[in-house]
Amino acid sequence: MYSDPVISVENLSKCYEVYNKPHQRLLQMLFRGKRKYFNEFWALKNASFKVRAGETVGIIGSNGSGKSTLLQMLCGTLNPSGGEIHVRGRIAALLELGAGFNPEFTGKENVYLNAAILGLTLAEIEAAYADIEAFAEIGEFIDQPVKTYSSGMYVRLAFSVAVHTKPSILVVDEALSVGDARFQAKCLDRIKQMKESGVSILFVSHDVAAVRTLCDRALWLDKGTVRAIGEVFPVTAQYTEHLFDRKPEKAPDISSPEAKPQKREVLQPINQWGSHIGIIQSAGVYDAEGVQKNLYTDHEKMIIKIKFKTQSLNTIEGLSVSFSFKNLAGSDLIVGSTWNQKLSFTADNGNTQEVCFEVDNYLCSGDYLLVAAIENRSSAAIHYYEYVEGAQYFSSSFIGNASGQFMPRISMVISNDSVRTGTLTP
Ligand SMILES: Nc1ncnc2c1ncn2[C@@H]1O[C@H](COP(=O)(O)OP(=O)(O)OP(=O)(O)O)[C@@H](O)[C@H]1O
Repeated sequence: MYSDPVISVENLSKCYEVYNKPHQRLLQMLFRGKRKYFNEFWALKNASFKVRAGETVGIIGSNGSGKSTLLQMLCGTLNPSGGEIHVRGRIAALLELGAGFNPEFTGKENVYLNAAILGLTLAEIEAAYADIEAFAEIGEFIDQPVKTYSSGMYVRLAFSVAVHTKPSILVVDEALSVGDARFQAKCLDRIKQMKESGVSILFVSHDVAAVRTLCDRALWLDKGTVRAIGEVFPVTAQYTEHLFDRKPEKAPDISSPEAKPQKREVLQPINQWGSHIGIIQSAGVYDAEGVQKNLYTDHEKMIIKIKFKTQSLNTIEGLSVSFSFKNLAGSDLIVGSTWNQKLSFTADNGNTQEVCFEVDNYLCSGDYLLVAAIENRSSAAIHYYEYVEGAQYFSSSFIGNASGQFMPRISMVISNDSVRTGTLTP
């Protein structure tokens, strides 16, 4: 695993000719070489990266950043304007709607056609056909022309073909988002199985949480250029920060003056954004005695304190203070917010206010980080005044065999005809 590259891309570029008026296209054909009637638009410029065998790389970027353009060139459905692509192994792609199927053919005919294009022999296709049909779950529509399919049915069949053709590289574009939630979960599960079996995967998604869960590395495309490639969490954090259109300012020291970190130093936040950076004065996790600690044991009380000043805000209507515990892959595990309790604030006139959340530690052994956020929720889209990801890092140490992610108290009962025993663990 992770040895030789299965995809190697060097200075890959795609330039589109953009005409302001339709007739300019005709003029360009007539006077090619003599005059230029178009503007150049670089959908991708000088992209270079490698994907190693068995690796899952998430591709993130805002709308129009060049993700689909890149994937189409990798899959050979679009010609590059420059650069080189080397692909080792069979690549199966689930690109956005429109790629792959002939609308006049039935689903079954398209399965045969598609699998043949992907390099399967007739015997291999026949052996796989029942599984492809069963996984797609489109019933009798399999014998109908694909042009009669809903977009969800189309994706079900396309995904099913892609994963049953034993590819060594799987490319999944945004297409999955068309399916319903159950099918999406089923597809993600299948992608995970393929990942475990050593298939290299390129996974395009706007869903940072999905990329963080699934991928080993992330590549961030911005306006056709590779802004960052590397470990998932830092790259997705930079991308998220960019989405909120805030330059990463130097993080203020948000560990409170009374903080006495134990065992490990307090790290700088990994990510920080918002329209009013600096309104959070301090944020940390404390024990029942009020000591800020970096290690919590089984079911120990944890008090999350967030101190802030709202003086710089025009309004405190809709103000909400929230915290989250995330794992190091960046997934929210526990989220608490004053908004849930409908708590409202008074103007602080420059005084520091504090919100304390109290929770018992149910986190299994591992490393975690605290997110502190001050938001305005008065409209449908949350506006972040300040969001600090990594306000504190801490560990949980569970004595006993705790597996899974959480270890709440679980009552158990064993019964048979004559005996009934109950207990509370741990
Ligand atoms: N045939 C074309 N002619 C001109 N411009 C094009 C063409 N196809 C794509 N583009 C432009 O190239 C840029 C990159 O498009 P692309 O579809 O790769 O973005 P994307 O990151 O996949 O976006 P999204 O997340 O919205 O799917 C966009 O600005 C798009 O308008």
